[in-house]
Amino acid sequence: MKTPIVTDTTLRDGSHAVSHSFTPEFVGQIVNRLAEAKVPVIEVSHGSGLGGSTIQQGFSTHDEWLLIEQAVANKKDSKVASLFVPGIGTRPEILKAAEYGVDILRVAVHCTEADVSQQYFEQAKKSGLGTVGFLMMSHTQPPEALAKQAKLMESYGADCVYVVDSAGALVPESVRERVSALKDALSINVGFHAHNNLGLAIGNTVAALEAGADQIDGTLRGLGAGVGNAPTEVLVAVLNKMKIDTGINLTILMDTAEELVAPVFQYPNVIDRDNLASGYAGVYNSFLLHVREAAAHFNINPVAIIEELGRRGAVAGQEDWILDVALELQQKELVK
Ligand SMILES: C[C@H](O)CC(=O)C(=O)O
Ligand SMILES: [Mn+2]
Repeated sequence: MKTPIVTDTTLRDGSHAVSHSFTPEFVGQIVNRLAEAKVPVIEVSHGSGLGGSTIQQGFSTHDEWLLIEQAVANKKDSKVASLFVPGIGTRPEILKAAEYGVDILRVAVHCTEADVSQQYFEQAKKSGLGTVGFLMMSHTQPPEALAKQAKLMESYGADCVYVVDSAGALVPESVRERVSALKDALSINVGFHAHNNLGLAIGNTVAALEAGADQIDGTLRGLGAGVGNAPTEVLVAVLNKMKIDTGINLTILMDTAEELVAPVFQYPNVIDRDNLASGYAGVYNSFLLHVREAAAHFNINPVAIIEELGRRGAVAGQEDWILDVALELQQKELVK
């Protein structure tokens, strides 16, 4: 099995888990350590991508451009990526990212909406950026439908397209099917991004590699939206055991996870009732903190909100549904 390109997204997916409170100093420290460990790509931006600091997505405590500045200043031989979600980010953010020294733009859309990404891939290419396409909530579409969407992104200029398990709802077989479908359809790289709601983030990532994935994601200590992602340090340890030499220094990853990342957790990333319910219902991990807030406010069981959001097929950008559902559930309770 070939050596995959590892992207650490602690400072982007992890941003959701710390309510977008990373400081420039912390970002500089983490990027410095990850670069020293020879992690090829390090993703830094608001959890919902460039320009994500909004009332709907959650305000950042620090201007993300100060975080990106620190990331670029400390990247050494690694590349810095930023996420971009059409409708949240706009073209000026892409120009600014290139000016700041960002190397790769990761354009994330719901997995049936690749067509809205065309102008952003074109702008990113014009700005000299590498490009990755993120097909979010990939569990909601069958492999052949995902492959069609990925082909569109390839035609727009994507250098790689990811199967993104945003809800942590996939199992190894369904990961293999999706990654294989993209590998058969594309002449560019294929990636996989896991969440751990069913305890399968590492297993699913190995399944993706067995199906030919070229790029994979992780976060230190698994710090990420909801229950979090495949821990980068565990991924590297498993790949070493599988005799796949990533060239990444495992000791630096373990120390950084233990000494710098563990202390910033706002809640333990255990597969508790809400996180399991979320993965089981196929609900977007970055909804979790908003669901918990609404559940507390309306005195509703968060699982009831999660299950209704799953029934309605809520996707990224529909965080406003959370309050609607909570209010409806409360009113139902009141009329009982
Ligand atoms: C914007 C999302 O947080 C992207 C992602 O990491 C996912 O869908 O998972
Ligand atoms: Mn994610």
